[in-house]
Amino acid sequence: MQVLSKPYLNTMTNQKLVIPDAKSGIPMAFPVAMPDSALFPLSGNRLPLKKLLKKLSPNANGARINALLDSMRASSPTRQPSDAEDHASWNVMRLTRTCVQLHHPSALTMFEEIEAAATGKQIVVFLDYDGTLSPIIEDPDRAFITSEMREAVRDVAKLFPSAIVSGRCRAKVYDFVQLTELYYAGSHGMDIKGPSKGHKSQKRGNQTVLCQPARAFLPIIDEVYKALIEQVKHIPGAIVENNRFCLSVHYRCVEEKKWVELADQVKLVIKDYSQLRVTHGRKVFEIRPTIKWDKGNAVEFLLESLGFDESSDVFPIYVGDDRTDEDAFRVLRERGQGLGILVSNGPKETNASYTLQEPIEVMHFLRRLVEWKKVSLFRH
Ligand SMILES: O=P(O)(O)OC[C@H]1O[C@H](O[C@H]2O[C@H](CO)[C@@H](O)[C@H](O)[C@H]2O)[C@H](O)[C@@H](O)[C@@H]1O
Repeated sequence: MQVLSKPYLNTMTNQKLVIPDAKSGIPMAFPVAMPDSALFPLSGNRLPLKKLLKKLSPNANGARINALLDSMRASSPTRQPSDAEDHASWNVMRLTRTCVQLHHPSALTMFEEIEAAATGKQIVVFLDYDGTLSPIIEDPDRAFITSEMREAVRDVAKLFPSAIVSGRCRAKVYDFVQLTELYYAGSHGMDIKGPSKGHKSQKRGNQTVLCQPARAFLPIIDEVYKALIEQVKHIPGAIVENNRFCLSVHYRCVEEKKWVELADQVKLVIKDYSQLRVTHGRKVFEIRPTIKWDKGNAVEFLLESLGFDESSDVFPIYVGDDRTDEDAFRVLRERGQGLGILVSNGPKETNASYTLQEPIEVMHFLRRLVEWKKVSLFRH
C-alpha cells in the first residue's frame, strides 16, 4: 500500500490537487496556489540509492547527477522553509498530507479503532529510535531523548514486551535510552539482545536472547570504516559513524555542492566489497552486509523469542520514521497482525497503516496506550 502513489501526484494540475475519497472513491479537488515545480518534495526520492550509485560513473551526465541530488535532498526534507520557493513546496506538502491522512489517519485520532483491534490480544511494542523517539538533529551524537519520552517508554515497557529497533549500534542506543526493561535490536536488527529485567508478560518466551547474524562481517566493517574515514575526511561536515555491524555516512552538515562528491567517495570505497550494500536513510548513506536480515527479520525474531510465533492473539505495534522501518511494517502487514505507524511530517510511500507527525506525538500515543491498558486491567 502506498500513502501517495504516482497517479495521485499526476492528478495535480491547474493548481488543484485531485484525489479519490478514501471510502467512496469519488474524486475530491483541493485548491493549490502553487506551480507544478513545487511538487519536488513529493515526487523525489523514488530510485533506491544503490541504483543511483551504480549509474553514477565518473563521467556521469547532468541528468544522472541531478537524479542523485534529488534523491539526497528528498531523503529528509527540511522541516522549515528557507525561501519563497520552499514556502510553496512546504504548503503543498502540508496540504497533501491532509489528503493523505484520509487514507492513513493519525494513530491518535483513531486511537479507539486501534484499541478495538487490540482488545484481548497481547500487544508487543517496537520503537525505532532516531526520528521516532528523538527528533532529527544535526549531530548524531547528541540525539538524546527527553526524560518525558524515557518515562513514557518505561511505562510502556512495564506493561507490554517492548523493543527498540534501530540502525544505530546497540550499545549507543542503550546509552541514549537507558532502560533495562527493553529488548534492543541495533545495527538495523543485526544485533539483538533481551532485557536484563523481565516482566510477567515475558514469562512465555526467552528473555536471554542474543542474535547477531552478521558476526562474520565484523572485520570487513571495521576495514571499510577506516577506509571511509580516510576517504571523506576532506569533505567538511561529513561524518562516518560506526554502528558495529553497519556504517553510516552522514551528509546533513555537508554543503549541497559536495554531495555528489561524497556519494562518489562512498561508491569508490565499497566497490571492492561485494559483501556490502548501500542504502539511503535520512541524509545518510548506510553501508550494510548483503545478508537478508533487516528490521523486519528482527521483528519476526523477537516475536518468536517472546513465544508468539504461532500465536493469533498477539498484536505487534511498530512505530518508525525511516525507509528501513518499512521492512518491519511490511512484515506486520504480511502477518496480518498488529499495525505499523509511520512518523512523518509529510507524505511518503509506506506499508504502515497509521501516521504520527513527530516524536512528541509518539510520546502522546505511548501514554494513551498505557492509560488504556491500566483502565482495562482495573476493569478486569
Ligand atoms: O533506525 P534509526 O534509529 O532511525 O537510525 C537510523 C540512523 O539514525 C541516525 O541518523 C539520523 O539521525 C541523526 C540524529 O538526529 C541525524 O543527524 C541524521 O541525519 C539521521 O540520518 C544515526 O546517526 C544513524 O547511524 C542511523 O543509521
